Amino acid sequence: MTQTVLVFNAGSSSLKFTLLDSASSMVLVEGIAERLETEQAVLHFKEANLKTTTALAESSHKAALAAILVSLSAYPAPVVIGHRVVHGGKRFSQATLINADVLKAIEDCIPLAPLHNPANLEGINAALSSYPAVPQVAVFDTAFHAKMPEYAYLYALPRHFERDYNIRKYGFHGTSHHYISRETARLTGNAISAQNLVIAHLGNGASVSAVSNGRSVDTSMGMTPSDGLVMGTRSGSLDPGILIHLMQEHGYSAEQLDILINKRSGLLGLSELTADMRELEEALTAGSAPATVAIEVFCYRLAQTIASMAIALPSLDVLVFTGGIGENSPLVRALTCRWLGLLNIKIDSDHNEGAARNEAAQIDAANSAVSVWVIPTNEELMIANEALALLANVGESQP
Ligand SMILES: Nc1ncnc2c1ncn2[C@@H]1O[C@H](COP(=O)(O)OP(=O)(O)O)[C@@H](O)[C@H]1O
Ligand SMILES: CC(=O)OP(=O)(O)O
Ligand SMILES: [Mg+2]
Repeated sequence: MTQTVLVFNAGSSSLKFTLLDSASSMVLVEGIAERLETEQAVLHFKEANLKTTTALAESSHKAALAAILVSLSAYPAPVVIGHRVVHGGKRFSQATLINADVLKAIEDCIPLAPLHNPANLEGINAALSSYPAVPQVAVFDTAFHAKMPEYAYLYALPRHFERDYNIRKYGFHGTSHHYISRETARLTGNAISAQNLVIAHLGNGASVSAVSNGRSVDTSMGMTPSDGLVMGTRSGSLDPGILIHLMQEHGYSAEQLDILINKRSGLLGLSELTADMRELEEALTAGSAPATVAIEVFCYRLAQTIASMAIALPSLDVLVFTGGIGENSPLVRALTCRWLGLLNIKIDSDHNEGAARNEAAQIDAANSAVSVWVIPTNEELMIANEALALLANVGESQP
């Protein structure tokens, strides 16, 4: 009988799941509940060539999980369940088998990732009650960045803040950055140990990381996933004085600042239209000035961040675009690379425009000093592999 592994990837407003064949990694069923917490919450389900979309009567993560678990009950129980967990704090530098103590530690990290860790925990708890006998594994976004050098992860605050309050850069999207660094080596034929790359993961949340010798040496997200790039609804890096000004002069509370920088800013705040890049591009094509400005700010900040990450590397061999925007937006790639002439990064417009959906493509121009690739990420496959590897280890260490 086919053995399977189930993966949950819970985001702030969506919940993805994938059931894979554990031997071949073939996807048997996958789906996504999206627009959660809104009136348009829906569940897309895909099995072989059959696709269904159903409206969710209740829009909470909990209701979505219940609907997903009911659909999955038609299949035999998986051998292991892997969960994306966004913040693992200082404690977790690799994937971990979930027990009560690990659950408590993930809960303790909620203040560091308030949009994400609660959704991750809901997924774990729902899976635990549906499959109490199946081992569950947490795969942390922070793990791949855990060995960044001190000069990259320290903030210039009093030194004891890191010791006493755990205030330091952790970095996120590590599962995606890790997967992409391996895929890049496979596609280019570079040895991982000799490869220096900058990866731009551009989804609803977005981050850029510098990877050398297969390790993350710096990344644009910080203590929380609010830092760095302009994102769908997040401001990314700000002058810290702005927050103090808003508190002192405009009466903002901590809670209002949290909502402002995480839910009302970024592409949504700049355009006052939408957080969704595809919709912004449509608005830009129709001549919308606010959409154009939002995309310009997004690409300028992205280029700035790519350049700043490049200095962490001994050389820059490859620049990779991934995530929903990175994989699907030739416009964003072109507007971003336009700023990167100083690094001699040049893309070929035909290759850029022609890059097919869901396929890797090399898009640099013949005279570019750096290879530029578009590579689809696959966090679910990485999580499945990490969960299976951990399961095999546990099996081996048992008498
Ligand atoms: N064809 C496209 N052109 C431009 N942007 C796109 C396209 N397809 C998806 N996107 C954008 O990708 C983003 C979502 O990325 P994704 O990686 O799926 O998000 P998440 O971080 O939730 O996993 C949205 O801004 C969406 O508009
Ligand atoms: C960490 C993070 O920002 O994740 P996502 O892109 O899924 O929101
Ligand atoms: Mg994502």
